[in-house]
Formats: sequence, structure tokens, C-alpha cells
Amino acid sequence: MFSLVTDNLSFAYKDSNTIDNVNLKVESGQVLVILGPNGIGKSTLINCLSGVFSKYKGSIKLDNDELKKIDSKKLSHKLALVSQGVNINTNLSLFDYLLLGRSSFHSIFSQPNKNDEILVDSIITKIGLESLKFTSMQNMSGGQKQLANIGRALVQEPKLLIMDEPTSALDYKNQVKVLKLVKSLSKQGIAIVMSTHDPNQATMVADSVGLLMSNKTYNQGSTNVILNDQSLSKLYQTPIISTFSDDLQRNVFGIEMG
Ligand SMILES: Nc1ncnc2c1ncn2[C@@H]1O[C@H](COP(=O)(O)OP(=O)(O)OP(=O)(O)O)[C@@H](O)[C@H]1O
Repeated sequence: MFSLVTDNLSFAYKDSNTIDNVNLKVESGQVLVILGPNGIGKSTLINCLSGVFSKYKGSIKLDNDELKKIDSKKLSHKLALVSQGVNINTNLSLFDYLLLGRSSFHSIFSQPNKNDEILVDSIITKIGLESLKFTSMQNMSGGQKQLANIGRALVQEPKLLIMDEPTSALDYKNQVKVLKLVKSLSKQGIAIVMSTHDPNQATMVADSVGLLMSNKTYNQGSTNVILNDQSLSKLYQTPIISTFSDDLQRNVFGIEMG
């Protein structure tokens, strides 16, 4: 069983902590969704969890190993990150861009092989970009690039997938595609951490939800316990009202205009 566990994780850009004493846990086959208002520290937390920021305080344990002590090649075989709003500006084709993501599996003297190519093809199908396989990355739309970045993370065949607002540039159809992919990856045993601005996405895919509150506390609990009108209205400091949809068979959260 693979796990990511933090113990009193804190991080400061300057003097005061941006994230403070976060105790978070996610295991193989689970989806943890991080919610919080703009500027609260979701990306900061994600950058700590994925090893981008190593000057954190407290601990981050990946399978009982302290994250900052794991060498980068080993880490890339365990964990993959989909960063927020990365603008890929390369003239590589989608296929070559994803194939490059396999380079950490080879020595500097060996080339990606047929198996890598088969894997990349299957991931292009998973993200639904078959028609763009040989298109230059720089000629893709923002949403297509976002899907390509998810593909680039998947070619690492990670045990833990961390995604910062992976659906922010996507239309409804592609949001559903990504959320279904998240569900199917978790069923395959991958642990997933993702941030979003949409609590409805959490009700669709999350086993547990972590709320980054304005008083710098972090509350994590199972989705149906932690997500309610009171907790979300407090989180976003605006009235949020849920209604149970018989058609969707779940609560749908909406914002009140007053
Ligand atoms: N490189 C940096 N140096 C100093 N402060 C930073 C830096 N990056 C972010 N911050 C600050 O840290 C705080 C948290 O930012 P972060 O990007 O983690 O928030 P977020 O919850 O992801 O926001 P959003 O939902 O708007 O993307 C913000 O106040 C931001 O201004």
C-alpha cells in the first residue's frame, strides 16, 4: 500500500507561513481533493507535496521515506505532477513530447523503445487527443495543452499523481473526461491529489477532501462528512447552497447571488 502522509507541514515564502501545520494523508486507490479560496496556498501545498519546494518544515513521507531525501530519478518513478497553467512552448509533436517523459526510465545512452511508444499511444487515446498525435505542441489550444500535460504525467506511470487545478481550462466534456480518468486511475491503485475551485468535482471523484481555511487551518475528512453548505460558505466566505439532484443522485452546490 503506497501512501503520502504529512506531519505538521508548513512552508513560508518570507517571514510568515503560507501553509501551516498541514496533516494530510492519501493512500493507493484514493482521491484527495484540495479546496480553498484564491491565494490561500493550494499551489504552495501542491508544490511542497510534489518536491518542487524542498524548504518546508515538518515532514512529507512517501512510503515512509522523507520526500526531500529521495533522489530525483527515483522520485519521478513514484510521483508525477501536473502543474497549473503550464504553457508548453515547444515545437515537439504531442507524441514526442510525451515520449520525452519516458527519458528518466533510460540511461543517457539508450533511446525510448517500442514499449514506450505503445505506452505513449495508449495515453494519447486515454486523453482523447489521437487526432493531434503529430501536431506541434505550440499549435495547441490551452485546453489541449492541459490534457497533454496530464498525458505527460501519466507516461511516468506514477504511484502518486498530483494535479493543480487540472480542469481549469477545460470545457464540460473535457472536464468529464478528466474526472472519469481520475476515477479510473484511482481504481487501478494510483493515489491522487488534486486541487480545484469546484466543490462539485469533489463530490464526483473524491474519497476525502482537504479544506485550506482562511485562518490557516487544514481540515481533511471523508467527502460526504466534510462538504456541506456551512463548511463551504465559511471556506469561500459567500453563501453556498446545495440541492439534492434526483437525476444526478448527488448534492449539487451552487452560489447564491443575493
Ligand atoms: N513565489 C512566491 N513568492 C512569494 N509569495 C508567493 C509566491 N507564490 C505565491 N505566493 C503567495 O502565497 C499565497 C498562496 O499562493 P498560492 O498560489 O499557493 O495560492 P492558491 O490557493 O493556489 O491560489 P489560486 O486559487 O488563486 O491559484 C498567495 O498570497 C501568494 O501571493
